[in-house]
Amino acid sequence: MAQVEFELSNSLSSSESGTSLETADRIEIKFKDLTYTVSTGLGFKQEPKDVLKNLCGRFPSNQLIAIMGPSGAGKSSLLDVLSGYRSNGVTGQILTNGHSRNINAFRRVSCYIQQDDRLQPLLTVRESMDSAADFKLGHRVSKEERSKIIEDVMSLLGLNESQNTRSSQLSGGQKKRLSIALELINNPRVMFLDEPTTGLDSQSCSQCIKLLKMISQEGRTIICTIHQPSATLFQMFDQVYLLSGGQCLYQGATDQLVNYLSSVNLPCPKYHNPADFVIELASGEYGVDNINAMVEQAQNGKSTQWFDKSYIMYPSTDSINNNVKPDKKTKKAKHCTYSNQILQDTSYSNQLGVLLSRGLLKVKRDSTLTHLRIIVNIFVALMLGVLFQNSGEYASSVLINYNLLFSILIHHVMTSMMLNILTFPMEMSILIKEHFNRWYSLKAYYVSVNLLDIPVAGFCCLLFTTIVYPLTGQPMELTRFTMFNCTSLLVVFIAQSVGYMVGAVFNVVNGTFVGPVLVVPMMMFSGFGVSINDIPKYMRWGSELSYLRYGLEGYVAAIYGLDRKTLQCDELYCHYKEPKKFLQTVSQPSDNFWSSSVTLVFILIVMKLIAYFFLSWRIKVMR
Ligand SMILES: Nc1ncnc2c1ncn2[C@@H]1O[C@H](COP(=O)(O)OP(=O)(O)OP(=O)(O)O)[C@@H](O)[C@H]1O
Repeated sequence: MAQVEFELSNSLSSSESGTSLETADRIEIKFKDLTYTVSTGLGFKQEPKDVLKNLCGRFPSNQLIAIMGPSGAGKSSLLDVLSGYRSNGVTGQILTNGHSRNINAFRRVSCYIQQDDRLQPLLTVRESMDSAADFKLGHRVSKEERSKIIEDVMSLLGLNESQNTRSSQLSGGQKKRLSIALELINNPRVMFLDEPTTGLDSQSCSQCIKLLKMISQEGRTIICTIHQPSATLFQMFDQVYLLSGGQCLYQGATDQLVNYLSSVNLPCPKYHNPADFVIELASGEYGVDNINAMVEQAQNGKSTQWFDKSYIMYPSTDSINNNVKPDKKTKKAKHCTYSNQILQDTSYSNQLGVLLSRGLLKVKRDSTLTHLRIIVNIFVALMLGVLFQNSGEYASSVLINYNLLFSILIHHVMTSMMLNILTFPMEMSILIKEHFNRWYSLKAYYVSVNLLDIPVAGFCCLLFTTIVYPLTGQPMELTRFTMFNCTSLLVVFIAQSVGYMVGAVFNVVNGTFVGPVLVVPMMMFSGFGVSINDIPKYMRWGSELSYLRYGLEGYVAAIYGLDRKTLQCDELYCHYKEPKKFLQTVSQPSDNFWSSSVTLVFILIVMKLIAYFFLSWRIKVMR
């Protein structure tokens, strides 16, 4: 293991992305009077609640630090605030190596691994590692070096044997190790982990903590929350930070905890796990007075009396904070770095390229987004083909054919929209994790998902049209077929964007309700049932906004426009023998295709922009 550890340090240090953790690279985190306030309650009855109350603390490098406390003590909140994941409602000071924390600079050297393992379920361990390395190291590191880093990280975390297993099939412990491995690739100096041992058996727990300890000894600052560790596990931590009700009850070395408890007249009973005892104390089982006494003794985290005496405060470093007077040149360079909002390690084109290749792999393996979508399109096309057989051929069935066109429109809208409403919220949690840990920008992600949708949506549309069009007796002309298919594609892309908008804002349950509800007004104003001319003037604005109207107009223009000849009449009288007559009935000129298509393209662009806006808003709000 020691050999692997040495190799890992070497390969990480030799890469441009990571630097060996020299004393100067190590990061100590300090916080003073940290308060985190949230709003609780509903509607107008919202009240502020202090989740963290004037907390102080000091997390040295080279240490494995446990934030402990009962449920609701504020452990995750403290981690969220220190990692920069949450910043709204936070007051107080956070310092890195003695200087005020620059959040962008800090995020470049830290990572946050949340409690739930947000892994790509369809990718294998090796594929996940490869894509993480591509995102983080890009082309700055040679192929050989990159695979050396991946190999070393995988052997350090014991993932070699499961490298061909899909993430969804890994055990809880393996998932946790993979989450850590993915972030270790670019050698972060500070790692935050929220409950890394939750859901693991005792052996996996101890493996996980041992591993974190080893990583911390390379010079990193590892801070994790932990619920109720066993005595053995507890001893592995270098330092403990005990919380109760948002206040600090103890901060110091793990082996000083028992002495500390004696100093506040709360001696730990013999043969009792100190970790269990302090949690009982922090839960208030021995009275609130004892909690207050401990807060006072620990000075709410200010006191360093119980720190390990061998602890060395490493000098602050210029690589994270600007603490030396730089010359003009470096000053300019520093200014650029700090004012630069780009957090990612690699270029936009690299991020987009990796997102696209990873996305293609997922599309190939995804049974819902791809396989089910293709099957549904074939099935519905066949059903409609049988139900509306030859309806497009005869003058007597023009109105039936009009119903068919509307049914096709609704099929395209509902399948495309609902698919995104159902699958996007699941993607959101992975997106938030990877985006926060600076794998890629939101813009690159959004562009990639939209680009990846084009081939699948295009294929499904073409397949659907190829089946339904001849079966229902539509005019067999290439121009009309192409116009019909293009209208379908535009409607599908618009519906997908609506799906992204709803999926970004609502969870699956609410989205499943809201999505179809949003389609109803579009249907009302589509001109189907009530023609556009019959809609009251003061309501016409609705039809201007309805993308279903333009979709339907596009279909009608493709089938009955372009001066289509007189239709066959198989009955005594056919009202719509002349296609123009039907176009008049549905209030549509015969050459309406282009204006409908241009409007659909315009609506598509607006919808894409709104969906992007909602997505970025949601990501900010969720943090
Ligand atoms: N955004 C929020 N809105 C309302 N209350 C919040 C919010 N965030 C945290 N809280 C409250 O703050 C308290 C601390 O929450 P936190 O998740 O930090 O606790 P914890 O110690 O991590 O608990 P657990 O061990 O159960 O995960 C809880 O009472 C929680 O309800």
